[in-house]
Amino acid sequence: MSQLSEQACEACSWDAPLVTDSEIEQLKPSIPDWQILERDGIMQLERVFTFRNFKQALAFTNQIGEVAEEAGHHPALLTEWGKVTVTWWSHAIKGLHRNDFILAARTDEVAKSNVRAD
Ligand SMILES: C[C@H](O)[C@H](O)[C@H]1CNC2=NC(N)=NC(=O)C2=N1
Repeated sequence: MSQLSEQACEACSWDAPLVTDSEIEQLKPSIPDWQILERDGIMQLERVFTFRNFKQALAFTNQIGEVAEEAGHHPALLTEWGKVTVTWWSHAIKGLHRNDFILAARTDEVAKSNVRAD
């Protein structure tokens, strides 16, 4: 199977399938640094990336924004001095879709090309 980050994202619509527990088991090892959280009953993937300063955090934020626009699938992004919290979930289905794991993997790829993201 190709790298998770390279797999195509399915369009996310109201009838898209939530990931199953076994899919989570299969997908989660590809994004080991991400947490699976539940907020207001909605399962989400979240990771905090750290940077040297606000400028670098903002640049990373904008890179993830480009990835999201290209994919038509968007995260929550909290940008702070030296820190960006990225949270992926599928609004349409109020939970986690395969898209979210793919885009979390893509987020990690972008972070690898940035200085001091960890
Ligand atoms: C109309 C637009 O394409 C939809 O609202 C898209 C936009 N980006 C999205 N992003 C996420 N994370 N979930 C969605 O359900 C979603 N839907």
